Amino acid sequence: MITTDRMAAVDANAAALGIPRKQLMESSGNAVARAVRTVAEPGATVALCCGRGNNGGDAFVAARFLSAYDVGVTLLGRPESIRTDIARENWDALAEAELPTKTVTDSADLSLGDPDVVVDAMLGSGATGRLREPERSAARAINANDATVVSVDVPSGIDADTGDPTGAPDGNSIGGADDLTGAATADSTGASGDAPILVEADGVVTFHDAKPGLDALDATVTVADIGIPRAAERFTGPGDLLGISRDPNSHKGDNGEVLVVGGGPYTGAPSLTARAALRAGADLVSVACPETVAREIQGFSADLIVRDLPGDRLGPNHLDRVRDLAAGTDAVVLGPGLGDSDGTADFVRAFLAAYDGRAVVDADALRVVPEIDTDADLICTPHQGELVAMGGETADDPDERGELVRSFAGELGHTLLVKGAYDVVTDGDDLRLNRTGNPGMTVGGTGDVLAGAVGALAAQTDAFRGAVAGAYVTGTAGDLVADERGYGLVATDVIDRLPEAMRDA
Ligand SMILES: NC(=O)C1=CN([C@@H]2O[C@H](COP(=O)(O)OP(=O)(O)OC[C@H]3O[C@@H](n4cnc5c(N)ncnc54)[C@H](O)[C@@H]3O)[C@@H](O)[C@H]2O)[C@@H](O)CC1
Ligand SMILES: [K+]
Repeated sequence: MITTDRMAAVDANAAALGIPRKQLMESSGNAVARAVRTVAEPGATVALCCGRGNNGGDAFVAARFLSAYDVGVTLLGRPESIRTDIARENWDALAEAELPTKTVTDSADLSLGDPDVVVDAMLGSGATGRLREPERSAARAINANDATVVSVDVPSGIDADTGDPTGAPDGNSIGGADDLTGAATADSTGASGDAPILVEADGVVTFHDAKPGLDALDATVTVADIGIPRAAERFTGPGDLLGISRDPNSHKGDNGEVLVVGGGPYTGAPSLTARAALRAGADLVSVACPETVAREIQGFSADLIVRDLPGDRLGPNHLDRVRDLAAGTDAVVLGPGLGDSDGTADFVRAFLAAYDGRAVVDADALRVVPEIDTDADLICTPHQGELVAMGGETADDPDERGELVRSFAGELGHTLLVKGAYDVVTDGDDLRLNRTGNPGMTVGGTGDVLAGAVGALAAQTDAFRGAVAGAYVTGTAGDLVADERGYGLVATDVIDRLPEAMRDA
């Protein structure tokens, strides 16, 4: 089962693996043609009713695979309004191949005739809101026709995630709404009101994986393999950055406020974490650290807000102040450069026990996690040694390690990002491997960079997606550096390349 958002991510990851969308469209169209062959004998008439998005594109391809049939391709809209290059290229190919095509811009001109099969390729996963014209009238005409209806990906007008009509308020499921086919309102007065309409399909050919919204349909649903390799789901990729793009009208602070709690014995680590959080897109990043190191951390970067706390180590006496600072932020990164003094461990324990926000936990703060009961949403970023010290298990084979980490994350009730040549990211349920990065990143400080990037991204999305995206972009930035500097790479280089690694976001 796959949601629309995840499908879009997997599709982008497949493209990054060298399987472009046009290639997937070719497989999809082929699968649609196969579905038609199962419902009609060669020579039958097939009317393909196509929208202007890639759902229509799939049907343009299908028409080429149906040479044994009497096909007619109808585009709803002008050819210039076809939205994507790949759909337009497949449309143009139909004309060049002298296959019968026609365009309908006014729904009054739509006549389906008396086909044996209608292919509904008006709208797929890109549909928003209730069906508009001419798709609306076309859906009514399709439902009123006697032909066998085969829908491409999803019946047009259905939300693939919920099964509700697109644009319906929550909870308006198709189960109780039998007037949605439009049959009752398809009268000559056109008095359809504003009722949602959707195509009533006999068969649906959906791609790659089943969709939650197709479960309750009274139609034969076929899942077609369109050649998306398992790696597109198993590994992180640029698709995991989709949805992290920012609203053009956003204000300062809307795109993440991060508090780094660290420093004491060390100054470099919290500074790297904080600067990585800024380069990964956080709007405001502050560092809460002992006063003895505050000036030095500030000296590394004028972009940081430094909050100094009395003394030279963090301890339980700082709890109130750090809680106040954390309360106003979207994510806390706890651990970089904190050291392992007893007082600091007591501080971490007490802070996490009472915290209910989102936090990345790294370095010396990690060992406290298995002992505490907390409502906080944690992302723990251990390397394999730290994982074992926390009570987790590891294995050489990445998939085997993934399963061990998944069950440990489930026990902890938190997200784990276990660092390695293949990072494992899991919330106990979902699991991804990240293979970006290179051996040059074993240099000191890259773990601090990762924690900062994850903090910034978790501040803008959720814990699991932040961890997945953070692992992917930090490794990608490291790979960009290694291309130029080989194993002379240092952690600050990686920070500088984060924006480039994130350009797909
Ligand atoms: N991996 C994938 O995601 C693949 C997707 N493919 C196909 O691509 C489809 C998604 O393509 P698109 O994202 O282009 O989306 P659609 O083909 O669903 O079309 C979206 C367009 O339709 C119009 N539209 C949206 N809502 C409407 C409404 N309520 N009434 C009338 N018009 C409306 C808008 O112009 C919008 O841009 C999938 O359903 C599938 O058929 C396949 O080609 C191959 C692989
Ligand atoms: K469709």
